[in-house]
Amino acid sequence: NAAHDVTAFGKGVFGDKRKFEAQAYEGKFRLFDATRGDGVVTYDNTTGTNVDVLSINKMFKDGAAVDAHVNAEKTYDYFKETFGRDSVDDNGQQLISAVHVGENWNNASWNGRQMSYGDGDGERFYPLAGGLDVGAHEMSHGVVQHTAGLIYRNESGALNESYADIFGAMVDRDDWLIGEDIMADGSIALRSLEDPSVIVDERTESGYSPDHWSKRYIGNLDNGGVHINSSINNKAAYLVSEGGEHYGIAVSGVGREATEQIYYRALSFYLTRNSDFSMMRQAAIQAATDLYGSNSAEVQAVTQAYNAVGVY
Ligand SMILES: CCC(=O)Oc1c(C)cccc1C(=O)O
Ligand SMILES: [Zn+2]
Repeated sequence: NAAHDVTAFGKGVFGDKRKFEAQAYEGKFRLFDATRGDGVVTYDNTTGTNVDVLSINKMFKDGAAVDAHVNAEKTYDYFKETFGRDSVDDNGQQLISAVHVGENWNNASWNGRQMSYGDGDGERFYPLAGGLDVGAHEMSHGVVQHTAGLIYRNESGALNESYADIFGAMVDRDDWLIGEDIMADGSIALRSLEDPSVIVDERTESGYSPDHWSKRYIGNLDNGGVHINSSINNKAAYLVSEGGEHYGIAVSGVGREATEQIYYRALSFYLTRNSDFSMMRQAAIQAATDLYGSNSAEVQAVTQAYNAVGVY
């Protein structure tokens, strides 16, 4: 008998009730949402099942599996509803998520084909699938891969990371923090777009995440600082949206809706594999000009935001 679609309920990592699309399949259930693109599918890496033969039933009691599945559904919906984009490749590519990857793995990743989530070690991270912004971050790496293809090293890599954080913060829309739900070590978040300088980072000279180009990390750690210097562009995006004064430069924000449209257009029309921060500034100004006109508040906000973080 064929599988048929069902709306199901389960609990997330933190015991919260989640609703999602699944399938009844041979008298059992599987986390396969056939209503979005070519499917949203989630599986338990420890059972070694391949994507097709999913571990059945218990998936609904597996908080990490439930959250990973919901994260992917919500992020699929964000790109479809906000930009008309159908999955990571704009062609409905199946969204695959694996949970319980590794042993207490303090990581999440996009490997070019799927999302993977570790359970965390309970000291640094709780199970990483518990963070909606984490799932959105990972899937956004897939969007970057299929658009500008920003090379994952140095400044283009920092932009790749920043885009994953920007869309992560737009999907998990109630704050400008990344990873705030899954930190087990008492820190407020993994990264802050609002104020990167509140996040400790021993790899930098200042000991904190950089919020200005003059404070950028230069070195070989972290693929040339892709998770470090991303904060410079993150701060610029935050300023475009929310405004503020930064190093004496005032920015009048234009809100999340205009900001996400500007950054998506810059990514999908103007940025390329080797784009650096200066090209990011130019691409965002051009995208804002296309969308809102050269004398618009949006163009002014972008210009001032990049001035404020020292990127010209
Ligand atoms: C917010 C998600 C995130 O940053 O995931 C990563 C972690 C936790 C460790 C190493 C790399 C990544 C990543 O996806 O870039
Ligand atoms: Zn990332």
